[in-house]
Amino acid sequence: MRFLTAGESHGPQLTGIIEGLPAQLPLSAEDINPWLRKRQGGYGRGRRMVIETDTVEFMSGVRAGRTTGAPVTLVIRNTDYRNWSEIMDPAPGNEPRKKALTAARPGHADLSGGMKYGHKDLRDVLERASARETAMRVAVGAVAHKLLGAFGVRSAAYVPGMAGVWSERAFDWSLLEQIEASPVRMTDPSAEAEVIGRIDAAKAAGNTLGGIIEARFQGVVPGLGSQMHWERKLDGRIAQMAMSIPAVKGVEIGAGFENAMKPGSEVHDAIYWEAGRGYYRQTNRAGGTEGGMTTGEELVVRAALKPIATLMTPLPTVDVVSHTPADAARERSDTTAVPAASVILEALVGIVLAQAYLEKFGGDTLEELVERVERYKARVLAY
Ligand SMILES: Cc1cc2nc3c(=O)[nH]c(=O)nc-3n(C[C@H](O)[C@H](O)[C@H](O)COP(=O)(O)O)c2cc1C
Ligand SMILES: C=C(O[C@@H]1CC(C(=O)O)=C[C@@H](OP(=O)(O)O)[C@H]1O)C(=O)O
Repeated sequence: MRFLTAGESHGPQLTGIIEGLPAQLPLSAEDINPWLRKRQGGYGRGRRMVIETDTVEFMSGVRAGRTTGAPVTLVIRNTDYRNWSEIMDPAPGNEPRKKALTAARPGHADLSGGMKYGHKDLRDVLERASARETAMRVAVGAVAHKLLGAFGVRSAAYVPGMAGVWSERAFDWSLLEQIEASPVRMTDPSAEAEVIGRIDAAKAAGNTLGGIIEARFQGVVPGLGSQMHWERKLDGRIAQMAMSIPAVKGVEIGAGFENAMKPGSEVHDAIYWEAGRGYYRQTNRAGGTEGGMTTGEELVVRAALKPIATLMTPLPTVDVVSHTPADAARERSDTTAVPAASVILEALVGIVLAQAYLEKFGGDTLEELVERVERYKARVLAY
């Protein structure tokens, strides 16, 4: 299964094409739209999220509520486009365009992208660097999760800490409803209140905030990915996908960074076996992968998000047209997007897992795939 996305943040639409899905997968907009709603949420988002109500349309590959095996084309329209159609017009002329951006923002893609692609209106850079693109990737992720659901995988995303505040309450699957109800997707109401106060204060000060996000997957079969070659290692593929989320600057699987400072006896997860249960661990510090393969234990992926780059109290920069010192550009912006990013992480790691399932088990129809997965599960149990 491969996919491509296209579309500018303020263009008419985002487009995604997924190729390699099995036929007969039940699929409707209602499998995708709740993911899009969750991605738009979270305390600290800017006014753009009030303008958009992201919903998906199928343009190919789905008929009568199920996939046909053909490439699936997804579209999300940008409501905000009606305010940007002149600025984004592909026809020549009408230059210099309104809202041209020349004061490169430290921390955003503006300067590097401008130098690389030769743009002096840095809007030509930011339109695609923008995390708006993640709306379509989350839609693709929602399709991947539909497939994972058929294999018995379930997932969650939450925020263990942000804005300098750690949650005191560890994640538990019984807290899912509470996480969904939390405006910052945290498990701990007192941490949540503190974080909300800090977001308000940061916004008032023209500042921005980052944090840590985590996605978890239960019911993943052991042996996805491979130790045999670097590019097939699933931990590496997950890290690449996680790091590709805008503003993510660190990724770990399990207690990756903490484990590095401890002796092996306190890190590695002892192996046990029981008839009817097969192999299992009592700890999961590895976070669900060993040797570039899933272990069958819960997959735990964490990522670190830097604070949003656009500051309403801007940092010094240089204007790329005049080469004179300037205040960095102030664009309408989020104060923080950490809760949304946790949803993005969950969706996107789902894509990597769905790809790994499809590689290992193949099959042109969902039924064929599920049969193969079930047969493998039985074989693993007897191993
Ligand atoms: C959901 C989400 C929303 C974001 N919103 C903004 C924003 O409003 N303003 C901004 O400057 N950066 C925002 N970012 C971060 C930038 O897109 C990102 O920092 C930029 O593209 C540079 O890429 P890098 O940080 O990965 O190096 C957001 C990121 C995510 C995941
Ligand atoms: C549009 C989204 O996020 C955007 C990501 C973003 C950035 O620079 O990454 C900047 C902002 O764009 P705008 O200026 O249009 O408000 C965010 O709103 C979205 O998540 O759907």
